[in-house]
Amino acid sequence: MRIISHRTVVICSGLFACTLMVYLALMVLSSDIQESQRRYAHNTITLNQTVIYDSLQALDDLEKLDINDCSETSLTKMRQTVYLSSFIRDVGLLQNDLLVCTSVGGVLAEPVTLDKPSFTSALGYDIWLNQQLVIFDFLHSGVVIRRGNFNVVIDSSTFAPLEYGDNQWELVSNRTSKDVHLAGTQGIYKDTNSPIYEEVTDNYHYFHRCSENFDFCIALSLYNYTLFKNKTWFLVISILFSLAFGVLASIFSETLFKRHNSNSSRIRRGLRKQYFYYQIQPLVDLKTKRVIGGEVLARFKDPLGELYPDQFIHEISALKLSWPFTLLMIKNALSDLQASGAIQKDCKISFNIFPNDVENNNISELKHLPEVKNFSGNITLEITEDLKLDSLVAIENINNVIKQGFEVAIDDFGTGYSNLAQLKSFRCQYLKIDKSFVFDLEAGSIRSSLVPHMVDIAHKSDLKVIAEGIENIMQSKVLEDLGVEYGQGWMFGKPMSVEKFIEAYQRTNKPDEGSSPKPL
Ligand SMILES: Nc1nc2c(ncn2[C@@H]2O[C@H](COP(=O)(O)O[C@H]3[C@@H](O)[C@H](n4cnc5c(=O)[nH]c(N)nc54)O[C@@H]3COP(=O)(O)O)[C@@H](O)[C@H]2O)c(=O)[nH]1
Repeated sequence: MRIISHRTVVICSGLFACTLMVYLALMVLSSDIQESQRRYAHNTITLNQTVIYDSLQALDDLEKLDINDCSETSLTKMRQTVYLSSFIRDVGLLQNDLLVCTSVGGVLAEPVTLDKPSFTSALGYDIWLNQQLVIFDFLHSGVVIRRGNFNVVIDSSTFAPLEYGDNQWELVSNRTSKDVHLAGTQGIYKDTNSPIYEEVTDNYHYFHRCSENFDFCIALSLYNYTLFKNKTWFLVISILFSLAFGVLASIFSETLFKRHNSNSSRIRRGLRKQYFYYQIQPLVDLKTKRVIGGEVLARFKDPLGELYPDQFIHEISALKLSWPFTLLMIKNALSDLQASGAIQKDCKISFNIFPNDVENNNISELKHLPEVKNFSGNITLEITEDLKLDSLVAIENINNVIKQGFEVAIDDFGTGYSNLAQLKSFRCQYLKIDKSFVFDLEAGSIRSSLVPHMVDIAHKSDLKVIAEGIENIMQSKVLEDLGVEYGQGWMFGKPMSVEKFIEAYQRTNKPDEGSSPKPL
């Protein structure tokens, strides 16, 4: 499996977070535009409907007032209409399609013929847009609405957009099959046969809405590039914020990555996902050179690579995972060895036990394990040197497992708390001389001169001696001559797979080859 590099993950997560934030900022901006377009359109439709409704109401009322001429009474009534309306600026009376008088101008000197209306509504009124009208001597741009014998004049600005921001807009009448441009920028409105229509593309935001009661629509369109022009501050802040977020994401992913790749995380995962495995280092009878058993040693390999025992043993202890870890080693090794069918009654398989699991008596559980019950050989527990062997609880727990049939070896003897005087407290079977003493044998150091003394005391305490770290014949010979019973070391074999161990065990235990073992 290819492992993605640390740097790649950190850079990618930073870029991803930055892009995501820019995307979110654009989404926020886009939804803000859509929202404002909807609001603008709604306001326009509402206002225009109100104006037209008010105008039609005024025209209806005028019809009911029975005004047939341009008398002062009629003009007063027409003026009252102007006064009562919020939008109407002027009211005109028509006779035979000619405008004869208005509320502002009074009786016209010449009746005025009206042009063709801009459009005729289905609701029975005509409308003239953008008419240039003189009212009270002022020129106005007005919208004229006519129904029956009256027309009303409304300021064009009343219909003009309220507030459209950067949008381009168009007001159309959709009464006929062909839409009629009323105001704004011609060509904005898209005829979609839909009263409400929204479209967002890479280039623009478009929205139109048609009146439910009257026949006109307002269309709004905003080109996205105008945003970059007009909302530069927003975009700059968004980009700066996105960059900052990207950097934070990188730092966060780096922290996660480090945590994920830390030894403690790898160890926890390793226990769940079976990244731990074991190897067995042969234990040899120094006289006959037969393999009489082996020490089970843990190994670790996950997709990130290997960890060495020196890297994980202390960490396992610190994580308080020593017992599940030891159980895993014991169960796996014993079931594999038993499954091979090669293990004889006197085969000694040893396991390293954490001091903590001795002190809190986890070791008492071992006898209940099916793998232990079914195992046909001997199980030795190696109690590591950093256990305080003078602890009464530890001594009692060790003696209890010995009573249950396990053998116990004092490991790394000479390097830690353990000392010769304490040996008598135990009924253990083996003393394992630490490899550092064996390495020194050739040099004849003061340290190595302790070895005969250790062997002597061990034998006086009824313990058999195992020397570890034997790498050559000279060391093996010296130890054999000192009366050391068993040896372990690279000379006899490095830690190996269970298959190779079984093969070495069977080969050196064949009755005819036992006296001349081959190096492993
Ligand atoms: N509680 C547990 N401790 C464990 C377990 N598996 C290993 N360990 C302990 O980790 C320490 C390092 O172990 P490792 O790297 O496996 O080294 C062992 C041998 O490979 C090494 N050895 C054996 N012979 C030689 C030799 O000739 N030369 C040489 N340079 N090294 C040699 O010695 C280690 C065995 O030590 P010991 O256990 O003291 O017999 C080590 O302290 C292991 O105990 C585990 O499952 N549980």
